[in-house]
Amino acid sequence: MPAPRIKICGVNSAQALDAVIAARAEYCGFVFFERSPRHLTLAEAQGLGARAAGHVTRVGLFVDADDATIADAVAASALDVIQLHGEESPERVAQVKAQTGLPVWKAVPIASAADVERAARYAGAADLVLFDAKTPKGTLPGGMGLSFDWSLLAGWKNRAPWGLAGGLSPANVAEAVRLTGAPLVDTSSGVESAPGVKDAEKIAAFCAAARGT
Ligand SMILES: O=C(O)c1ccccc1NCC(=O)[C@H](O)[C@H](O)COP(=O)(O)O
Repeated sequence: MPAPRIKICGVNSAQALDAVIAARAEYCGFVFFERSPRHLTLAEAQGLGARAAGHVTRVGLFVDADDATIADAVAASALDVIQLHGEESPERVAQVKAQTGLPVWKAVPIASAADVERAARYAGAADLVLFDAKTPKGTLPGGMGLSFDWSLLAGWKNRAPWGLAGGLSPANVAEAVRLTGAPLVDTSSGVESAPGVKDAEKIAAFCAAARGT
């Protein structure tokens, strides 16, 4: 089984970004959602976007954002990929893709086999479907360190390019990859020492464990 691609989400400091680059993760996630402890201002995003250039692919994360919010973030941080993590429809995904000219990933919250079935409506519209744990109402829609029953993904049968998120950490990512065959793994709180504080050692350990090295 080839090693999965790795995304470290919620990168919000130069130190965290340097750790992501040193660990050779393929993607870094920049969060543009004010309620998140990992939220970036446009000025912060500009600095981190420039620092990441040529080293790691920049993924901008949005939750039911309007066109102007997305356009401003793309311009500030030279994003390479858009990740939509709210209740965006397949039509909205296609619209964002057309407007930005960038690949769009759609995060889909999973708690049941029916949720996996519902994700199929994004095949064709999204460039990648990111399966993440469903979070409790009133909390953040991601970055909560919650996982779901990975065996539910047996029903997906590679209907579109996909990735696995939700509660992944250095301790469980190897098992997650072994059980699901995920071609991409994504983590945020699993490589932090506190909410919004990335830990360089955990980032290195996560990448090594995901690759089985
Ligand atoms: O990270 C956040 O703060 C966040 C806030 C709102 C929506 C999504 C968010 N993160 C999205 C990600 O891609 C996370 O990596 C993913 O949800 C997994 O998070 P975790 O369970 O903490 O590893």
